[in-house]
Parts: sequence; C-alpha cells; structure tokens
Amino acid sequence: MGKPHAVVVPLPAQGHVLPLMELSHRLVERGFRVTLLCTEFDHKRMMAALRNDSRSQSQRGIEGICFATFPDGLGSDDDPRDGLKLAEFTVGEFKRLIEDVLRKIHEREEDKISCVIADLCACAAVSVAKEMGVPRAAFSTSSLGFLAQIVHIPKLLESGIIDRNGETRCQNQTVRLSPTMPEMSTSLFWWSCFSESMSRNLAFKTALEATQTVTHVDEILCNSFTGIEAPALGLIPKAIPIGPLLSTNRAVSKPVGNFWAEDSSCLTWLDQQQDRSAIYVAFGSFTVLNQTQFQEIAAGLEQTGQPFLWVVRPNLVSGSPNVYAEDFLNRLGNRGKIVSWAPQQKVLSHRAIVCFMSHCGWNSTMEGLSNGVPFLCWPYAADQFLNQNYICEVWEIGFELKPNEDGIVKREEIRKKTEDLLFDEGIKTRALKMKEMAQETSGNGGTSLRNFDEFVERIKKQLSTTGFGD
Ligand SMILES: O=c1ccn([C@@H]2O[C@H](COP(=O)(O)OP(=O)(O)O[C@H]3O[C@H](CO)[C@@H](O)[C@H](O)[C@H]3O)[C@@H](O)[C@H]2O)c(=O)[nH]1
Repeated sequence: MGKPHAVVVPLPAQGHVLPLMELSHRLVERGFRVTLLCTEFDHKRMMAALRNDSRSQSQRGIEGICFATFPDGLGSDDDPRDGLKLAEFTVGEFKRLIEDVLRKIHEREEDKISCVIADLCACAAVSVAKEMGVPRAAFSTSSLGFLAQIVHIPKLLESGIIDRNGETRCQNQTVRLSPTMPEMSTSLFWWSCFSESMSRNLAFKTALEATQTVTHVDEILCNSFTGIEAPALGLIPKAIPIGPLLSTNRAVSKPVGNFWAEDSSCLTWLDQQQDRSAIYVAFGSFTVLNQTQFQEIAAGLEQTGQPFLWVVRPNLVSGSPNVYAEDFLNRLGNRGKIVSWAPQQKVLSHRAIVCFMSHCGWNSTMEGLSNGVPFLCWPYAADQFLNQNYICEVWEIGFELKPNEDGIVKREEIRKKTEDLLFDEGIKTRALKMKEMAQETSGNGGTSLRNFDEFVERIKKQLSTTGFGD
C-alpha cells in the first residue's frame, strides 16, 4: 500500500485555511499524502501570494500538499468578499460542490481517499465521507468554548433559552453550560454576535449543521490545548486538543496558505525597535473599519507615543481609498509602519513586540497567547467576543477597548488602555506563563503533540486493518 491519502477540507476563509494548511503539513511530515480542497478563487489568491516565494513548487501543489479546487460561485474578482455572501455560499452551494469533488477523487483508483479531515462547519464533507465508508474526523478552528456551545444547541433549544432561529428570549441572560463552566452571557453565543439578524440566522444555521457534523464523527481535532480550556474540554468527550497549531513551531518554514503576500519589511523595521516597545495592530482577514474608526485608531496610536506596526489590508477600510493613512504616516516618520499583510506569527514572536491590538479571532488569540504577548481587545463579530472574554476575564492577559455609544473606540480609550496595559506587571507575568504552557504542550512529551501523534496512529491502524475505509 502507498502513502495514506488524507483529504483536508477547510471553509473558504483565511482564518480556516491557515490552521488546516498547518495540519496538512503535519500530516505530510507523518507520511501522508494530502489533498487540500479549496475554491478556485482562494487557490488563485494563495498562488499569487506565493508567486515570489521560491519554495512554492508548482501551481498544483505546495511541499507535498496537492490542491483540488471547485468554483465558488461568488464571481471572479469579488474582493473584498462580502461576509454575508460567503456565509450563504457555505450553507448552500458549497455542500453540493464538496460532495461532487470528494466523490470524483475517491473514484480514481490512484487517489482513493484514506481519511477526510473536515472543518467542523463543512458538514457535507463529513456526511459524504460517512456514506463512502471513509474514516473521518472534524476540525474546529475555534475555541473549545465555541465547540461547547455547538454541542449544547439541542439542550439550549429544549430548555427554551434560544428559539428555532437561535434568538435568545431574554436579553442579558446568563447560562452555565455545565457546573464546571463559568457563567456565560447568552450574548456570547457565537451566532448572537452578529449585528444584523440575517447574519445571525445564517450563523445559527451553520451552527445547527455543525451539531450534525459532531454526530457523524468520533473525533474532533481542536486548535486549543488542555491547560487553557480544561472546563470546556470536559464537556466534549470527542474533542482532541492539538493546538496551538503554529507554523513557527517547525524547524523548516513552509508556506502557510496566505491569501495576501506577506510584507517581510516589517521584520526589518522591528529589528530597529527596542525590546518590548512596539504595538502590533491587526484585525485578521474579515474585519472592516469605517473611516471614523480607522482615524480614531490612528490618532490613538499616535497618542500612545509607542512605535507601532499596523496591518492595513487592502479591504480593511470601507468607503473611499484612504488618503488619511499616507498623511498620518508621513507625520509619524519611522515611528509607525503599515503593511498590507504581515508574517504575523513571526511578528508576534519578535522581541520588539510589547502588545497586540487584536479583533480576537481564535488564530490570533492562540498566536498572541503562545508568544506571551498581552492583548488590547476589539472584537468585531462571531466567536471574537467569547475569545475576548477568555483573554480579559478568564486568563487575565489583556484589556478590552470599550466602544462609545456610537460603537467607536475613541483615541483616548486607546491611549489610556495601552498605558494601563504596559504598566501592568500582573498581566505581563500571566502572559509569559501562557507562553510557557503553550510551549510545553506542543513540545516533546506535551499533551497536544501526543494527542496528534496518537490520532495519526489510530488512523493508520484503522487503514492497515480495514484497507481504505471502514
Ligand atoms: O497580516 C496578517 C494578519 C493576519 N494573519 C493571519 O491570519 C489569521 C487570521 O485569523 P483569525 O485571527 O482567527 O481572524 P479571522 O481571519 O477573522 O478568522 C475567522 O476565523 C476564526 C477561526 O475560526 C474565527 O475565530 C474568527 O472570528 C473569524 O473571523 C491568523 O492566523 C494570522 O496569523 C497574517 O498572517 N498576517
């Protein structure tokens, strides 16, 4: 028998492709051949981002990982992508396309699939794998706390805490998912954290489908680790924490699956800054700021008096192209650096970084935490509010940036919270402790590394006893 063939299925979004690409590299290192399914649009973007990178081997593959692509039906150059359209696509057409491409791959004798590892929200991939009798596992790109919410949806419905659309009956209600979990406001339910009801309903639909995925798999790999989320882990017997999935943990660097080209000049800029002096500002791949918010952040950064590195994606600011940014940078000279996409993990591990102003996407949360970097939190949507709650209330390694009544985080708030954060020795100590825990769990003998190796062994054993499939 040749190498086992794993098919990895992320949702078509940057925050999902990145951790699943890292998982794919790890499978390749353990003797698997990997096919990563992605949309033509995302594949094109990844290849364009890699174009100047001599490590990229061909348009078809990256270092042992092949791509299988499918159209995403969202138009050819529809960038910035509309989050709502993407959500509609993932609960609709995405399923049929995934099913189609999986069946086609499996029909080819030389490509027969040994196992499918699919994003928790790519439920079609899991049910097709089940029908084909192929071993399968789900992968959660968010926290175990998020997963606990998904698993508890049936109980939340049964007890009337949420209705069939996921809407909560009372505002400001708190629930306790189990006696060992802290009380949680229902406003932190993932699907509740979207401001428009249409987005909320779509998010709930995705969450409901994810509860189905959970019933079709025996194992859910998670980008988290026991030390930081033990109570939530206790609620989900199928969860296997294998995080933090960081590309910087590997000795040889490999392409990470960026949709935008990394601008490494920011690392040279960081080399010129003093130890623990620079604020890193990045809001992931989805957040959109209005002009007012953009200008308040800029003015707030200016007022802190600290050097800063800010990721301003081409589609970060809504409305007219930003002339303000240029003027602002000219005024600040070398004290500020703006790039359109940074090698974030390398940035966060740089000695010059003192704190991370973040939207609290789960990948960013894990990356900041694993590098012992304290946070200034400005969540935008989805699970980010829950992640902020972890950062500020549970782990106590950051402060919330509170928006005013118009939803804007003002410059004074940024200056004040940055000052408070930089002088807080407790936060600094706890953040460094988190870094130690993250290193321990991913190092030799660490729980996350062991969990992943044991998972791989189980898959291989299943294959050697049953051939390709159940
Ligand atoms: O300049 C940059 C900016 C970001 N990143 C990377 O992009 C990823 C961003 O992921 P994340 O922080 O999770 O943010 P989103 O892109 O917003 O992620 C989506 O997916 C996450 C995982 O499911 C959710 O937690 C978020 O709420 C959701 O918005 C991280 O790995 C970053 O390292 C870079 O490499 N360079």
